[in-house]
Parts: sequence; C-alpha cells; structure tokens
Amino acid sequence: MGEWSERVGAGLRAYLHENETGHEHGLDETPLTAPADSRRLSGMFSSGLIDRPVTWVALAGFMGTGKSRIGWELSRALALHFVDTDKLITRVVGKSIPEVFAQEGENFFRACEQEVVGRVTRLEHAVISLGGGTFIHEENRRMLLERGPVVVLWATPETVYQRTKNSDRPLLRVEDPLSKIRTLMNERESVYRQGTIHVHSDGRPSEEIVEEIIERLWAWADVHHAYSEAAEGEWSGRATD
Ligand SMILES: Nc1ncnc2c1ncn2[C@@H]1O[C@H](COP(=O)(O)OP(=O)(O)O)[C@@H](O)[C@H]1O
Ligand SMILES: O=C(O)C1=C[C@@H](OP(=O)(O)O)[C@@H](O)[C@H](O)C1
Ligand SMILES: [Mg+2]
Repeated sequence: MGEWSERVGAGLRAYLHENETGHEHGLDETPLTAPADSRRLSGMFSSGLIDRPVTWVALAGFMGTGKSRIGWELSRALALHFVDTDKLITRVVGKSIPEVFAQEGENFFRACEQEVVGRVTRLEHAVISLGGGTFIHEENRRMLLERGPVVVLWATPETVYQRTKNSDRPLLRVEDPLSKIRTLMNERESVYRQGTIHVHSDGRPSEEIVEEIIERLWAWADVHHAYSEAAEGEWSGRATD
C-alpha cells in the first residue's frame, strides 16, 4: 500500500498541475462556463479583489446531481484547485471507472476512494468533487466532515435518470435504471443528510447553484468562526481557572 499511496500522491500532483495549466478541466465534456485563467484569479485574490468564504470544500450527493460539473465551476468562481476523485482514480489506475469496476471489482474501487480521501483532505485551497458513494463510507465521511464543509447536492430520481441515461455509470448498468436509482437513493438518503449544507439542483442552471453554494458557505463560515472563537474563549477560560 506504500507504493500505491505514492502513486496516488504523484497522480494528484500531476492532475493539479494539468488543471492549473488548462490541459484538463476535470470533466468528460466541455464545461459550459469557460475555465477562467486561474493565475489571473489568484492575482485578484492576493490583491484582495476576491474574498472567499472557505479555502476547502467537498461536494457529495447521488450520481447525476452535478458534483463534477458544479465542483469545477465552483472552483473557478472561488479561484481554488479542483479535484474530481473519480478522475484522480482513473488517472492513477489507468482505467476508466467502468473498467475499474469490471476488471478490479467494486471493493478495489472503494479502497482507492479511501486512499484518495486521505490525500484530498490534506490539500489546501481546493474544491473536491466526490463520487456518489464516497461519502457513504463511514471512515471517508468522518475524514471529510472533520476537514471542512461538505455540500450535498440533491436531485429527484427522474432528474438523475435523465442526466445519467447516456453515460456509463457501472451501478446503473441494469435493466431498469430508474428503479435502481430510486432504491439506491432511498438507501443512501439518511447518510447524505449528514452533510453540512444541502442544495437542490433540479431544473436550475449551474450558475444559480454555484451562487447559492457560495452564499450558503458564507453563512456557514460566519457561524463556524463565531463558534470556534467561543469554543476557544471557553477553553482558554478553563485553562486559567
Ligand atoms: N444544473 C444542471 N442542469 C443541467 N444539467 C446538469 C446540471 N448539473 C449537471 N448537469 C449535467 O448532468 C450530467 C451529470 O453531471 P455530473 O456533474 O457528472 O454529476 P455527478 O458528478 O454528480 O455524477 C452531466 O452531463 C452534467 O453536465
Ligand atoms: O454512487 C456511486 O457509488 C458511484 C458514483 C460515481 O460517481 P458520480 O456520482 O460522479 O457519478 C462513481 O464514483 C462510481 O460509478 C460509483
Ligand atoms: Mg462525478
């Protein structure tokens, strides 16, 4: 696992580099918004023109809720690095997600996810788009929630079906994908609810979703900082007792 862990680390560095130099945008298709020049955005940030609510955030939720696409757009809006965990696994293993499932098995894929979560929770300045099952596994969930806010995207089974029907999601390669989506969503719903912020994505343009996420992150950051300061005060108060 040591060598494997190294490979994930090297893959992550190469992936981030390509994202920043514009070779890869992290999606299978062209993003609808043009990737902004991240160097220009970083410049704006250091000169105080961009103010961010957070410097790390993860996106969770069911397949087809828009994690990969919204994550990318959010990362451009906040001038943060972008990592899609499925993309990273694809790069490190050298196989597509359907190939990983078919040739290595789902357990192998889940082990990869856990290794990747360990890495991305140590990153600074990043938006992380998870796979739909990543947050379901308890240890991943614990690491992610400890690291920062986890935004959960939601959509109805019908929307998910429409958005995924022409794609190759191994778990939806069944005779009746809509029923499978309903069942799996039902099974996972209570776990997704453990996320920090919840945003629905049905029938909304991505720009609107990104805008809502940023607003909600600001509100979260205000409360979170006030809470941290109060906890710190209480702690130092106790220390001097
Ligand atoms: N708000 C949206 N409105 C319309 N289509 C969307 C929206 N968000 C995502 N999509 C599209 O739905 C499909 C699945 O989105 P994706 O980002 O891959 O979801 P996930 O990563 O959650 O599985 C893609 O074709 C994407 O472009
Ligand atoms: O829900 C899941 O278990 C999965 C979701 C997929 O990611 P998206 O949610 O980005 O489609 C991908 O990680 C894999 O096919 C398994
Ligand atoms: Mg995705």
